[in-house]
Formats: sequence, structure tokens, C-alpha cells
Amino acid sequence: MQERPNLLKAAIAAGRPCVGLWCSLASALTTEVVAGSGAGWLLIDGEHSPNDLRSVMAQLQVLGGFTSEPVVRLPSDDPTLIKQAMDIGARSLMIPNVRSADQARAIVAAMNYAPRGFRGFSVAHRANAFGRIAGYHANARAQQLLVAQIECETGLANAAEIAAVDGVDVLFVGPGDLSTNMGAMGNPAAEHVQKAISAVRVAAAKAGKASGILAPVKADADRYLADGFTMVAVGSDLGLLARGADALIASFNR
Ligand SMILES: O=C(O)C(=O)C[C@H](O)[C@@H](O)CO
Repeated sequence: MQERPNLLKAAIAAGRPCVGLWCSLASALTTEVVAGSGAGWLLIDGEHSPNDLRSVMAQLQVLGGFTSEPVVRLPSDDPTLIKQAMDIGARSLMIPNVRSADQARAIVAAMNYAPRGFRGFSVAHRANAFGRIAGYHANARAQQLLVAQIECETGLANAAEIAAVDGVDVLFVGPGDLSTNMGAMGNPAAEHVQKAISAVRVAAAKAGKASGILAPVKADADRYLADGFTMVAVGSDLGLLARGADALIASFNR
């Protein structure tokens, strides 16, 4: 048995845009519903959603039947959480608020077995199909993807060095946090924030890496894709459900 190819990593390596959706409802059922859209990747949010290892695993299990690449966002860069997430089968990780190259190197080390890193070794787990994927431990890095979020001015200032770290694949802008930390709370459209967002893309590109962003407004997503962002989340399960329900009810209340 072989590990299934990481189609998101392949798209990123080829410089092909890959559109995704944000799964915030911590539900295997809603994530399975969203996966039917054919999105290139699905973010399973462990930072701002009530996800835990079991709910993340349940979502990974339902996604096993789809081509969408699950990207698991952890609440921090804690190496224990990285180990646990990878052992249940998360090989594409998004880590919030990465601020320095040293921090990025520590995250890469936590994701990899010795001698490259210090990921704890377990002979069989969900990640290697319970021991059925031959050579998993030696080859795991081939299908790994690390998405480092740039969400504050320190990360912005160090974006080039973070992008240059071997093992970092994507610089991903957190538009809400970045704008808030730049004095424009929740407003990534602010001119100085837009310049910062472009600077992240440029820093990634100069290091030969990809860039990404969450852009739930289509006009923004179209613009970011046209500018060269390739990993773009264009909506969320929460937003689609809440705003869709609001609009539907409002349409009968006029
Ligand atoms: O800073 C941001 O914006 C993100 O990282 C995305 C949010 O955390 C996401 O939950 C949507 O609000």
C-alpha cells in the first residue's frame, strides 16, 4: 500500500492555483457535505473552532473518500500537537502566527523524524494505514505540506526568512489577525494592510514558495488569484450556512 499523493502539494509545486474552503463547524457531516463541492483543499480549523483530535480525525476519515486535501490548522506550534495530528493522518498542517525563521525551523523539526527532526516514532497509526504503508516513516516528508501563517508585523518583517526555511511550503496570510495587528481591526482592505499582503506574496515568491490567503468575498479572491496567490480559501462552511440562512429568511420577511 502507498500513501495517497498530496494533490495540493503537487499543485503548489507546479505553481497551479488551488481553491479551498474553510471548515469551522467541527463536524464530520458538514465537512463531508462541503467536500462534495470538489474543493482542492479543505481547512479543518483547530484554532478558532471547537475541534479536538477526535473530531479532526473523524473529518479526516470522511475526507478519505474525496480528492480534497485536508489541511489541519493547529491552535499553536506545539510539537506535541503536531505529533498527535500527524499520527492521526494530518500531513498538511497550517500553523498560526509564525513570526520567525527559528520558529519555522522548530515546526519543521517537529513534523519530521530524525535525523531531520524529532517527531516521535510510532510503528503504526492512522497516518501509515496502521502499518500497511510500506516505508512510511522514511518517505513521510514527500507528502507533507507546511503552511505558515503570517498574521502580525513581526511575521511580516521576517516573511522572507520564514519563506526561505527548508520545509516551509506556503506563506498564508491571516487577513483578520494581520489587519487587526496592523491597527485596522478586521479590515484587510485597508491600504497599508493590502501593501503588507502583497509583500508576503512577494517574499514567498522570491524564496520559490507559494502564498495563500482566506478571501470569502469573490472579488477579493479573484484579485488575489490574479496577483499570484495560489492557495486561496474562498469561503467557509460557517459563512455559507449562516449567511445563506439569513438571506433566505430575510427574503420571506420583506
Ligand atoms: O486571521 C485570519 O483572518 C485567519 O487566520 C482566518 C480566521 O482565523 C478564520 O477563522 C476566519 O475568521
